[in-house]
Amino acid sequence: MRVLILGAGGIARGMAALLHFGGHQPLLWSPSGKGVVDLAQTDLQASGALQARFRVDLAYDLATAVKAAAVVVVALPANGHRRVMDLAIPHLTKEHCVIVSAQLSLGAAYLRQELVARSMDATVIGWGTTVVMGRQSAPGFVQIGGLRPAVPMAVLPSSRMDSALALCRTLFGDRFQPEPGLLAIALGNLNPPVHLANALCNLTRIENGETWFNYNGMTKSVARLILALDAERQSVAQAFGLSVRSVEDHFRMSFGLPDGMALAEMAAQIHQRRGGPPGPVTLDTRFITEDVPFGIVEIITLAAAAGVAVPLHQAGLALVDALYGTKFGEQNDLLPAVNLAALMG
Ligand SMILES: NC(=O)C1=CN([C@@H]2O[C@H](COP(=O)(O)OP(=O)(O)OC[C@H]3O[C@@H](n4cnc5c(N)ncnc54)[C@H](OP(=O)(O)O)[C@@H]3O)[C@@H](O)[C@H]2O)C=CC1
Ligand SMILES: CC(C)(CO)C(=O)C(=O)O
Repeated sequence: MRVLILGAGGIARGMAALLHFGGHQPLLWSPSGKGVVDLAQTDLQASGALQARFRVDLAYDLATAVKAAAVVVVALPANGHRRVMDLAIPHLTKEHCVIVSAQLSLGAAYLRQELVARSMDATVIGWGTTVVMGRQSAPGFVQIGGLRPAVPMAVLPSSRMDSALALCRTLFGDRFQPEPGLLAIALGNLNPPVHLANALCNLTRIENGETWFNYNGMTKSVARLILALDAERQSVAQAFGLSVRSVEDHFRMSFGLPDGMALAEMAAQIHQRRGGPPGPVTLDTRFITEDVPFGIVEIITLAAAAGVAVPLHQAGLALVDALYGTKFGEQNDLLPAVNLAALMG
């Protein structure tokens, strides 16, 4: 099947390799064009959990590319979701299925809402995390850190779950878990609390450009902070009558670890097994610049709607605002445009 991937970074490349491996035809599109300059000259080489070397098809004209594909995947940081969705919307038809990988700030709801407003009935799928973990390691390369055995998903409209599930399985393997709705996906994305805690506690390493490793940075005290943030996230989910998986379950399921291990122990074991990925080496890292405005702010917004206090999330936001000298909350261009009341009703 022809699958258009909007994005050209670690996840887009990793998904392209997975699709190629499964006999499908990925097509990569970079919003600025810069993300695919290397791939115009050379094969895409995947190493790590999945090994492949092939010439990947590149798209330069979005309208033609959307027309050529039955499935479109949004695989770039949430900072670009609204802009890229707005560019794709005029070219989508009711035959298309769009996957948001991974959803933050109810981006799938934004897309479906804009499509419906234009009487366009395309299906929209929101994933709670990615199928692959990966980094663009060098020009032409992607280092795949792992394939997740479990990926939560929700569909709009929800009546299309069976066909959406079958499609996701055909393309990416038998790893998808249906969730009751998009709010469960929103509150089930674990990147924001994990990345906020890890980046905040390792900020001078990041700012000084030191070499450090993501899971080695998750020491016992960082793990305690992650768990405290996680307790707040779970209480927001509970207020909506949802049960979302804990951060420990997320680690267990993402990395195939046994039950009963403490979070810091899991992080230490992942580090021992894999080493990478490296921790961020510049303040301009999506661990903050994406996960705070589109993840932490999303949890704070949903908590306010549910009447639940999330003091640690508020404190985290205030701290990074002060550290960066900015107002991250103002950077979220999705939540103000989403009809939250409709989703909660
Ligand atoms: N990598 C991982 O292991 C994991 C990633 N995720 C999530 O998956 C998503 C993709 O991650 P990943 O591929 O690693 O990210 P990357 O930073 O590698 O993505 C780079 C791609 O995103 C595009 N992009 C970045 N910012 C913007 C923007 N503001 N507007 C438009 N396009 C933009 C770039 O465009 P251009 O080509 O024009 O330069 C490029 O194509 C993110 O939401 C991330 O949080 C979640 C879990 C694991
Ligand atoms: C590093 C990893 C796999 C876990 O924090 C991740 O989620 C990311 O890169 O976004």
